[in-house]
Formats: sequence, structure tokens, C-alpha cells
Amino acid sequence: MSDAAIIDGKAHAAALRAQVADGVAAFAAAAGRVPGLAVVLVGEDPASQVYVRSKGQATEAAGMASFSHRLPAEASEAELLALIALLNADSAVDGILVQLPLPHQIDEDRVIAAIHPDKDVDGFSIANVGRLSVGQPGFVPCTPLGCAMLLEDRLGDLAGLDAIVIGRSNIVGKPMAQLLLARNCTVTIAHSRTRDLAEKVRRADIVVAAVGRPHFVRGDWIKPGATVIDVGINRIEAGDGKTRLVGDVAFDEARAVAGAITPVPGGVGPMTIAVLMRNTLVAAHRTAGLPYTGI
Ligand SMILES: Nc1nc(=O)c2c([nH]1)NC[C@@H]1CN(c3ccc(C(=O)N[C@@H](CCC(=O)O)C(=O)O)cc3)C=[N+]21
Repeated sequence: MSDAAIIDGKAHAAALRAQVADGVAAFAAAAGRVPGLAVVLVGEDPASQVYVRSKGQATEAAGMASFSHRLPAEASEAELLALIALLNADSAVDGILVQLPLPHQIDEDRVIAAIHPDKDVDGFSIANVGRLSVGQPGFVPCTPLGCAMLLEDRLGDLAGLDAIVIGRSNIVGKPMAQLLLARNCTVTIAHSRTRDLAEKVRRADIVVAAVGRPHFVRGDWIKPGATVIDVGINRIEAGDGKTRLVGDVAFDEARAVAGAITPVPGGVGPMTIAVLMRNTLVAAHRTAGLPYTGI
């Protein structure tokens, strides 16, 4: 059999961002203002700084207003909660993203709970988690929603397919399972205590790997022709003092067996940011009482 198709997340993300930019222009004409996204970063973690910068650039490229807030690594929870209260009350801010993880002195659950659910474009608040689980409109976490878009683009209707999600985080695994269930897949959620994981993966038409361990999913676990979505972003030593990004799937092995597979980098990562732009545009429509008709 020939090698898997490589799912070009970068190209999909660029197409989605172009649609969002069109939607922003139409929104501005109707509402008389542009959508706004506030991104809050606490501390100086270099990787987080890179992500926050690329989110700000994507926001401006889409024609939206970008508000960037930096707090020092030693900032108190009260300071962060006070900033969130200001952003909740600011009518120029449609979406609020607080970059995770947060320093140890700050309780992430309390911070997420402080973000108004209608501005929670990450979809992390209890209200939005509940809405997703009962099928009401709300905000869905960007990474799993981006994965669902890639899957539907590739496979069309997902109904009846066997899907396995490896990883059960609140940010990726659990919402991914909900999205696949809502699309009528038969969903298995696997995790560190799962028995006979390879055997369970071998039954799946769709494999979503979100474990955070480099090359964890092996090629001989994959059913021939399956669609493999690799959510992992792991920085490993590449020898000669350099590092490189790899996913949770042993890519070269899996691509010889799968029907289609996302690469790392250039797969799920770029979709995450494009969906964040899309969620912010949706938030602006809801706040303005305008119908949203895009993706
Ligand atoms: N509240 C919150 N929401 C998030 O959505 C959030 C967060 N916190 N904390 C950190 C993670 C990480 N994240 C990524 C987004 C894009 C890429 C991305 O575009 N990656 C490129 C490679 C980038 C590189 O070279 O480092 C790719 O996969 O091709 C990666 C990771 C969003 N996160």
C-alpha cells in the first residue's frame, strides 16, 4: 500500500483564517466596530511568549483588535482576577485567553471560572464544558475543534466510525471525545491505565493522539487506512545541541500504514490558532446580537 496522505494543517488553517478575515470585515460593516481578543500571559516562559506573540499577530492579520497583557511571574491570583474583571467589563474585548499553565501560586480553576463564559473563547469554563456535553451552543476548545474540522474535511460524515482518543485532559482529550460523539462516532477514551492499548487502537478508523509523549503511538498499532491526528508537540534533542518538534505518533512508521496523518509541526498546531480567531469572531457576533453564518 502507498504512504498516507499528509493532512496539511497549515493550509487548512490559512483557509480558515482567510474566511475569518472576510467575516471580520462583514462584522465591522454591520456592527461599526471590530472584534477584540485579549491575551494574558503571566511570567516569562519562552515557549509561551512565542505562542502569545503568534496569537497577537494572527489576531491583527484577521483585522481584529489585539490586547496583550503581561503580568510578572510573581503576580498574585488577586492581581490576575482584577485584570480579568476589567476585561469582562470592557466592551471592546469579545474574547479573553489566559495562557496556561499559570505559575504555582495561582489557582487555574479559579481563574478560568472568573472569565465570563460568553468571552471564554478557549471553551475551558464549566458553563462551556457543560454546553458541549449537552449539545448547546457555546465555545469549544480550539485544539479539538480544529481536529474535528480536519477530520470532517478529510472523511466527510464521521457517523458510525470507530474513534479512539488517547489522552483524557480537559483541554484536548475530553472535549475531543465529546465532539466525535456528537458526530456519531463510537468513541473510546484511552489513558495511562488503559489495558491492551495497541489492540484497541488497531480497531479504530480515527486515532487522536494527545498524550504528550514523543513517538508514543507506534506504526503497528494503526489499522491500515485509518486517519491519524497527532496533537502532541514535544521538543526533543536532535543531536548536535539542537532540538526539534515531534508529535505523539511515530510518524514515519504510522505514515506507511495510515490512510492520512497530520504532521508535527504543520498539522494541528496552526489549526488551534485559526480556531481561536474563529471563536473570537463568533463571540463578537453573539455579543452584538448578530447571526453567525460561517464555519
Ligand atoms: N489558554 C490557553 N489556550 C491555548 O490554546 C494554549 C495555551 N493556553 N497554552 C499553550 C498551548 C499551546 N498552544 C499552541 C498553539 C499553536 C501551536 C502551533 O502553531 N504550533 C506550530 C509549531 C510552532 C513551533 O514551531 O513552536 C505547529 O504545530 O506547526 C502550538 C501550540 C496553544 N495553547
